[in-house]
Amino acid sequence: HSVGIIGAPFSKGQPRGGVEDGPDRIRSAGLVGRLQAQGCGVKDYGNLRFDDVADDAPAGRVMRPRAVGSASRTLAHAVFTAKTDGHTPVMLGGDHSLAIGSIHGHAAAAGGALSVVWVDAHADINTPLTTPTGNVHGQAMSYLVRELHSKIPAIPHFSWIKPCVSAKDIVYIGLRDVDPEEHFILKHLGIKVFSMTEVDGLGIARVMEETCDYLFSDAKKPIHLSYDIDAIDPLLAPATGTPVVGGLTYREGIYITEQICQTGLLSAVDLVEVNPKQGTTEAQVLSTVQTAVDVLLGCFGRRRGG
Ligand SMILES: N[C@](CCCC[B-](O)(O)O)(CCN1CCC(O)CC1)C(=O)O
Ligand SMILES: [Mn+2]
Ligand SMILES: [Mn+2]
Ligand SMILES: [Mn+2]
Repeated sequence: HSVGIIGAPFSKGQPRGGVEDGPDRIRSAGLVGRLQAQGCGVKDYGNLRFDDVADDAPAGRVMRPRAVGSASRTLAHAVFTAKTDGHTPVMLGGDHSLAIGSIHGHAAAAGGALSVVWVDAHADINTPLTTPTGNVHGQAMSYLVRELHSKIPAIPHFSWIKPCVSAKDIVYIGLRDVDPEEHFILKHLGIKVFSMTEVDGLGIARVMEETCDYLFSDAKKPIHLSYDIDAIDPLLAPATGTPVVGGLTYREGIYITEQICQTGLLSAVDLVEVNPKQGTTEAQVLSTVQTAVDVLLGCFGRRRGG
C-alpha cells in the first residue's frame, strides 16, 4: 500500500470548535511512523488551507454553506490528486461534511462506480429540507446519492457537487442515532444498514460477511471507507462532537478495518470527527486519537494475529 495523507482541519460542518485540531493530533500520535513500520509507503500532503468566508448566512436551514461547500471543493481536488498520484488517500478530519469532498474527488479519480462503507453512529443523510440542526456533517450523504438529487435545493458554493454514489452501493455500519426523516430516506431508497441492533444480533463477523457479499453481488467496485470515530463507543472514543452510548467495541471497530483491508478493494479512507476539545481529560483525548490511529493501521494491513 501507498498511503496519501491529507489533513483537513475543518470544523464548519458543525458548531463545536476543536475538530480542526484532529489532523495534527492524529499525526502526533505517530500515524506516519506506524504505517511505515508496517510496510506502507506514506506521502503526507500536509494540511489543507481553507479560506475564511465572510457573510456566510444560512441557506434555508443549512448552516455555513459557503465555507462548507468551498472546503469540500478544495478537498475534492486534493483527494483526486493523491489518487491519481497512485496513493490511497487518507483524509484526516475535521468534521464529516468533508466526506462530500473526499467522495467526490475519489469518484472523479476512480472514473467509475464506488462502494461506500459508512461507519458511524449517525446516517448523515439528512437533506437541506429535513436536517433538524442545519449542520452539514449530518447531511453529507444527501448531496452524494444520485437518488436524492431531486430533493436537494441549490445551496451557495455547492453547485460544483455532482451526485456520484448509487443507493445500492452504500452500506452503513454502527447506526444508533438516526433521525426519523433519515430513517424514511434509508427505507425508501432501500439502503443497506447494519445498525448496532444488527451488530448485536448477527455479530460483527457476520455483518462484515454480509457487507462484502452485498457490495460485491454485482460487480467489485473500489471501496470508499468513511469512518466517523463516533461509531466507536464513547467509553473508548469520548473526544468527539456527537457521542452516542452503545457503540462499537475496539475489537469490532478494528475487525471492520481488517476485513475491508482483506478485500483488496480499499481505495480511499476518511477518519473524521476526532475533536480533542471534546475530551474532558488528556487521557480521553489520547484514547480517542490512539483508536483512530489503530483504525487506520487496520485499513492498511495491520493484523492482530501478526
Ligand atoms: N443527525 C444529526 C446529527 C449528525 C451527526 C453528524 B456526524 O458526522 O457526527 O455523524 C442530529 C442528531 N440528533 C438531533 C436531535 C437530538 O435530540 C438528537 C441528535 C444532525 O444534526 O443531522
Ligand atoms: Mn458522521
Ligand atoms: Mn457520527
Ligand atoms: Mn459565492
